[in-house]
Amino acid sequence: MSGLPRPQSASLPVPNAYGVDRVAAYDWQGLTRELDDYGCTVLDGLLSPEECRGIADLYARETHFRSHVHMARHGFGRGEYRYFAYPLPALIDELRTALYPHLAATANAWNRRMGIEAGYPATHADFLKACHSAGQNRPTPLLLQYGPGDFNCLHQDLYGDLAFPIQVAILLSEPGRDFTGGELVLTEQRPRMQSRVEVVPLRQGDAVAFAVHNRPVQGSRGSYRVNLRHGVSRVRSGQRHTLGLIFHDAR
Ligand SMILES: O=C(O)CCC(=O)C(=O)O
Ligand SMILES: [Fe+2]
Repeated sequence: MSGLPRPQSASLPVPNAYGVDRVAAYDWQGLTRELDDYGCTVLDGLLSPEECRGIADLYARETHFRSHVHMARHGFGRGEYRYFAYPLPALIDELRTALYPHLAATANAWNRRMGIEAGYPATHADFLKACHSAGQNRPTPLLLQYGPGDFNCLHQDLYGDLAFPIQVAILLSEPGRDFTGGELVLTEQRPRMQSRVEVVPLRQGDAVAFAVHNRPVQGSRGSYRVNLRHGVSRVRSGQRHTLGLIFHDAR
C-alpha cells in the first residue's frame, strides 16, 4: 500500500501488510531497552519525506477530521491541531496497528512491574474493542500544526479511564529547513526527587515512542513509578507538522 489518501470505505478491512513489514524491520529489542531505560525511543525514518508531505497536506482537508483545536483558546499553548475521523487514512491506520503489538509487550511488562493487574490484549483491534466497551469510541490520532511563536504545553494525552501507556509522534517537517526551535520535550516527575527531562532530537520522518503518563523505573530497592508529561518548545521560525498516534480511543 502506498499513497495518501486512499478512497475510503469504512466497512472494508484494511489489508495490513504495508505497516507491518516496515515496523517489524526495526530492532525491537534495542527499542524496548531504550523505552525501559529512558521512557522514550526513536524509530529513525519511519516515514519517507514524500509520505510526511502527504500527511501534512491533509491538514487543510477538513473531511479527514472530526475536530479542530486552537491551543491558545484552552491554555494548551499556541498552535493548532485536528483529530482524525474514522476511518483513518490507510497509512496511519496500518502504522498504528503494526506498532501496537511491539509496544503492548512493553506496556504489559510495565504494568506487572508497577503492580497493575490490567493487561493489554495482543492486537490493537482487541484493545479498541475494550475502549468501545468502556464508552471510548472517538479516534485520537491527530495532526498538529505550529508556526512561529507556537508551542505545546506539557501535557498527558488521557481521554478516559482506559489508556494505553505508550504513544508515538512522527515529525513530518525537517528541522533547520522547514522550521527552527520546536523541540519535543519530555519531563519525568520522580517521587521525592527533582524532575528529569529529555529533549528528543528528531529529523523529518522519525517517530518517537514515549510513555503517556506512568512508567516504572528500576531503583536500588525495586521499581518506583514516575509521572511523565510531554510538550514542544517554542517554534522560532517556519512551520512544523507532527502526526500523533495515540492508541486509546476517546470518550
Ligand atoms: O508536536 C509534537 O511533537 C508533539 C505532539 C503531541 O503532543 C502528541 O503527539 O501527542
Ligand atoms: Fe500530546
